[in-house]
Amino acid sequence: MATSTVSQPSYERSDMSVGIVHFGVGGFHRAHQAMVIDGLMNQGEALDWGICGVGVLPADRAMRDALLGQDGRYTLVLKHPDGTREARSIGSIVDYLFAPDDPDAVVERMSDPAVRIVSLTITEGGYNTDQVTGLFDDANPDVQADLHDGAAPRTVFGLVTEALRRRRERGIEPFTVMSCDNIQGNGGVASRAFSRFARLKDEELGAWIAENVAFPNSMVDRITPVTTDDDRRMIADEFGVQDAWPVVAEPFFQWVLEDRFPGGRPPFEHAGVQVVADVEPYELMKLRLLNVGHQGIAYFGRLSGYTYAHEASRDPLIVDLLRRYWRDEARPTLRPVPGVDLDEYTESLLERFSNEYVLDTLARLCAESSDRIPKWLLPVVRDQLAAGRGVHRSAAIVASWARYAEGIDEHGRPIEVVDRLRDVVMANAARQGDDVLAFLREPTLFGELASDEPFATEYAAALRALRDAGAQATLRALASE
Ligand SMILES: NC(=O)c1ccc[n+]([C@@H]2O[C@H](COP(=O)([O-])OP(=O)(O)OC[C@H]3O[C@@H](n4cnc5c(N)ncnc54)[C@H](O)[C@@H]3O)[C@@H](O)[C@H]2O)c1
Ligand SMILES: O=P(O)(O)OC[C@@H](O)[C@@H](O)[C@H](O)[C@H](O)CO
Repeated sequence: MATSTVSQPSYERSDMSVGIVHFGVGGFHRAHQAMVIDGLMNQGEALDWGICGVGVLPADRAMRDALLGQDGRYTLVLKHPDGTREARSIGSIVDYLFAPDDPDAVVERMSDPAVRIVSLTITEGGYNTDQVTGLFDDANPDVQADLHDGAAPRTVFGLVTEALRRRRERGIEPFTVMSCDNIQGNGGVASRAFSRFARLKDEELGAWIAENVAFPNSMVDRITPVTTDDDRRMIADEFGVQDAWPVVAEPFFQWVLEDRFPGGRPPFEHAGVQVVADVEPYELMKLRLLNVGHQGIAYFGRLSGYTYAHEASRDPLIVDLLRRYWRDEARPTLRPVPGVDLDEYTESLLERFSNEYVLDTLARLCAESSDRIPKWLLPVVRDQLAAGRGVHRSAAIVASWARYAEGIDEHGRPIEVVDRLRDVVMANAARQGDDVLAFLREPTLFGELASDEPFATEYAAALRALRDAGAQATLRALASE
């Protein structure tokens, strides 16, 4: 017997049309952008900005089946720190196309003049850029296949650039490409990746994209864990809804977006989005404080025996590590952030991480570390080193990843390392008993850092402590300095 109600969309499906094509319909998009569009539609706005989701990877077949099975609608449940929950049915996803089923349908959808935005949450690794140089990885086998085998496009690069080619040929103005991934300068990164891919395919098209397609930057924020079967059961029991793939998230929401949409955009600001001229200070703040904070709790937490983010972020020694990293190493690298008190911001991060109802797992935070540490933490390290400032806690966080990547916890139990570079990082970690810098000597991840004396010294000391004395003892020593 349901005890709570789900708020329903107030608009009719027949009134909506597609204005946005979105790649990477996972948890986050459905807790963030799709909710914003739904909110606008509830206000009678943006009805022509409905979303057509696109899945590219084989695993997306499950999302296709779940969403199409319920007319694109799904339940978003926000979990408050006092244990209360609010549920809302989101109706802004009008359609879903699974690219491997019919790539041309995806390209044609994006070629429709009514589509003015193509948005992306394809993960940090989805942009296929070299971690050190930031250049597009031309040699990637999927990219090579999309460039040369003459078959229909299958990567996001092939699909988007083919749609832009058709629009150009047909005299339709280009859509804006809006990246909502956790990458510093995500718009610029996307611009370089798509233009480079297009140039390799057709020099003139690449130049046209670089010149004519807008790629606004954005900062996006809402902790959205992986949906579990317990969530499905809770939604059935408490709200009386059978949902094949609901999404759960924390109540906090932030989206800061650069106002660069030549083809038009929804009135995002009417739904709580901060539309600004310069997103960079917000991006630096969020990635270097929140996301690195997550990596700070992830490995130390896992090695200390915790499973969930809220457990690790209530450990006083881990809290101390985060506070000192934020104060002494991250904050000196930030630009002033309009309207934000950084003391309040970092304290609010601890409160958000500690929300026990969100049940965010350390496993989610540890996954794909080779796409996260180089993009979020190493830029802090490099800025600090260039300014002659300390990297003590940053080095300890990198070392905790190296220890974690050994794939065995402090009780001898296996750790499942989920990373597209799993074999590389685990092989390097396996050698660090003989060579304490072995993990750091991976130039594709760390560039020159193994030969940076101040950094390598701090890192080696932290890794030795982790291997010899364990995570808690290492944290205790760090806290006593
Ligand atoms: N979950 C969060 O708390 C959160 C918060 C802010 C931002 N984000 C951003 O959103 C991204 C996705 O997070 P999520 O929680 O939705 O993850 P998810 O695993 O639920 O969804 C990821 C989606 O990206 C797609 N994808 C992955 N690699 C791809 C590739 N190479 N090409 C095309 N599609 C690809 C997947 O198929 C899937 O649809 C994150 O990597 C991050 O950049 C997430
Ligand atoms: O999803 P990722 O890979 O970008 O990173 C893991 C988490 O740090 C991230 O998802 C945060 O929960 C999110 O960035 C909060 O807004």
